[in-house]
Amino acid sequence: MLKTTNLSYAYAPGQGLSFPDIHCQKGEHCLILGQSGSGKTTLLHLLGGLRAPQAGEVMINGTALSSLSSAALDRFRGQQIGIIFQTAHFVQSLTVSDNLALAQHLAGVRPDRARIRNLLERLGLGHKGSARPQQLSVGEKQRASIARAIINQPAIILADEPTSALDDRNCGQVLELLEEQARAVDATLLIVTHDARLKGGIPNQITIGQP
Ligand SMILES: Nc1ncnc2c1ncn2[C@@H]1O[C@H](COP(=O)(O)OP(=O)(O)OP(=O)(O)O)[C@@H](O)[C@H]1O
Repeated sequence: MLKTTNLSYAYAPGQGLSFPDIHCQKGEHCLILGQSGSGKTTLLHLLGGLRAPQAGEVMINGTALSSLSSAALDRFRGQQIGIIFQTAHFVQSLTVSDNLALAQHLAGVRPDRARIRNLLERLGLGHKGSARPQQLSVGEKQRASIARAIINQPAIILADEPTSALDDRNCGQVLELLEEQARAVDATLLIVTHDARLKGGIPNQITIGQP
């Protein structure tokens, strides 16, 4: 389902990052652990096709990301991959609901207002559909990010440090929410983090950045 081989990336000559191979089955939940600076965000960007690796390959659902043109990759990402970034990026001039409709539109899917309403309700944001992103609390923004990541029922959900800024109670809740939402759409869930609190929650773990 998600498979990488010999992935490496370099921001500058001589400063290459190499990653262990990852193999995550359909519906499986995996944790990628690594210290600050070990390359977690870089790896997540490679998995999501936001950066092209210097070497190696990312295969998602049998498709090699390197085989796609830039336009096809954008479409593929919109339909198959939901990404929860470390910091949420919403279009601030649009409502929460319209941000989700935009995610559907960009994936080539006709905006489905009933699905958007339903999803926001499931995530406890039913009353926030008409709010602007900047009117949401940190926790609400995070749930809105999760909603946007799963609106197109992606095959794979990638989350970058979703809990590192949260206290223990909210950390547990967000992990539960991510796992529940991934199960609801039978998606593979991959979380990159340095948050040791998640170690007990997801048994499937890969550590990066170790010599
Ligand atoms: N845009 C960039 N240009 C140059 N170097 C970068 C860039 N982004 C990251 N790096 C370097 O690449 C390495 C990996 O960075 P990355 O952000 O992937 O690590 P991380 O494990 O996600 O870190 P953190 O947990 O602190 O967010 C670091 O040494 C970082 O300084």
